Amino acid sequence: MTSLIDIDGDDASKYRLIGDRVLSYRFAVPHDERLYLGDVLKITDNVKRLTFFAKVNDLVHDCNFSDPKWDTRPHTEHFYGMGEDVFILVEATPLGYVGDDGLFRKPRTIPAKFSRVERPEPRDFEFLQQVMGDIEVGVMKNGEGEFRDVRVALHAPVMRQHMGVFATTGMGKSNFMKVFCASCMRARRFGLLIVDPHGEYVAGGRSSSGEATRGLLHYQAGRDGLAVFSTRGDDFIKKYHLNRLYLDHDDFSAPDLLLLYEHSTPQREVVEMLADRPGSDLIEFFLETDFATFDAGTYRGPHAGIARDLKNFSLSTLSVMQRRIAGMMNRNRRFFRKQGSSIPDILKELHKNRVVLIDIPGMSEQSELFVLSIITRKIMRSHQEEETGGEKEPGQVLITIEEAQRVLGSGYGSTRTFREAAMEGRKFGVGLCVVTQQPKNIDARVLAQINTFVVMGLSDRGDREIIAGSAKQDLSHMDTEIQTLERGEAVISTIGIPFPVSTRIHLYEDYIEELNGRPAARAIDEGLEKTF
Ligand SMILES: Nc1ncnc2c1ncn2[C@@H]1O[C@H](COP(=O)(O)OP(=O)(O)OP(=O)(O)O)[C@@H](O)[C@H]1O
Repeated sequence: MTSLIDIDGDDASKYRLIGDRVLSYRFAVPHDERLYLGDVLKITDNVKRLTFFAKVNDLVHDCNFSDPKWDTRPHTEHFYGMGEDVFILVEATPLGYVGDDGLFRKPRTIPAKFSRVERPEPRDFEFLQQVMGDIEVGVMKNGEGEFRDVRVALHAPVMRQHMGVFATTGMGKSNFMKVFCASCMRARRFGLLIVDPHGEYVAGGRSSSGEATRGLLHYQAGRDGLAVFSTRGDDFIKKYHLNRLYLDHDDFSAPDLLLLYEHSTPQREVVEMLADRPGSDLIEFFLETDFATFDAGTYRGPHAGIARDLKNFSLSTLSVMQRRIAGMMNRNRRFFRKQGSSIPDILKELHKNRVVLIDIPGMSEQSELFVLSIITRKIMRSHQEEETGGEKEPGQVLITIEEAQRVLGSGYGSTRTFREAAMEGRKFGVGLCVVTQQPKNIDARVLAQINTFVVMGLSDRGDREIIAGSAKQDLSHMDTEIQTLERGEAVISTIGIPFPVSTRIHLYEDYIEELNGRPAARAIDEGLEKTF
């Protein structure tokens, strides 16, 4: 046991490393020292001239006495001095080390015995700026505090390998998403699609705790990085120079119905049979045919092909399909029309690396999924075609799926579009931003495709275990920290940043105020054609 009294005579550090493993350090600190889980400490190895960093993951009272019951015996303080022999044993996980060249490396060696352990200064983390990306989301957290100058930023090129945002309700997920959107608007490195059925993202609203919040339009300096397609009234659309959202009959495809209704086996077969028929033909056929008297053999209408496809189905099955199509049209009549779709403009905006916000306030969950499914399919098709066309690298697009367990759960055949995007999207530059409170209800094969994990407080042990098992970096030693995360705090594990970083996510309102005073990350191309 090393002396806790500072042996060098300067009292900056009373800690010395006594640990014995490459992947786990131990050291002793005075029994009344204030250290917190998640604190990052610096270990200076003067022998090898390396500076190591490690994060506290456990604190245990310990002593040098041979009597294991010394602290429960009566009058123990009388007989045992509480001096140097009683201490806290700190367990810490190494993050990596920096050598004379200033480069950060993974922990593949061990610091010399009794290396000096101390609290780092913000300047000790300058090396971290080398490994950060360009999509800023917060600052590095350190136990109870934070390093305000150490910004945590994700890498744009990694986004096509899917991102997961895992948060129990009220932990700050909406705030995180807005901060992420603002940074995407600023960096303009890929297109980001987000469908908002609550109408909160565009101009703000109320947070889950009832406070007024700001929206993406309030980030005025980044306005050129945003395109909004909305179903609101004309006044709102004109006032904020938004685009009106329209989808047309040809955007619709029969499998979209699977998302909206439970289907029996014959109904599902009808959908599969009609999967490749143009939406406008299907709608016309179903709305204009009388299924009380329909007979495929005598049908003389304009859609003989569809009639032939349906010849073996019962009239009652077809009547149900007819009612469903009519219901779908009725529900979405504010934006769903015969001809004229916003999809080409939406794709164009995404390929100009803008954040595309689909603002459909007051719409049902079915409408939200209908819109999201159509746009996702169109993005996938357009990227697949560009890829096979081979000329130029297709743009990179990230599609946000909120409450993703609805469409990426295990065991449903109804969500082919999203599943395909999750499994094959990265080949075509399409990534998913999977947002959920229930990671254990997401298909494990989808989780395995995710390379960026933003974990914001998960109280359920099963959820934490699933995340720890799917993340590419080892999160098991951070379980206690993840359990104790507070609102607005996250553990982020991503490619490019060499260890999982505990992050205090910016508060959106403060962040955009700062950004509104900061210059844009890239010059905005003056000559670009503008939709608004
Ligand atoms: N990074 C942060 N810093 C400070 N406060 C935050 C932060 N993130 C969220 N909050 C506060 O926490 C509250 C809840 O945040 P938010 O609405 O983002 O939660 P949520 O997880 O999206 O909730 P829900 O799932 O119910 O929609 C808000 O009042 C917000 O001001």
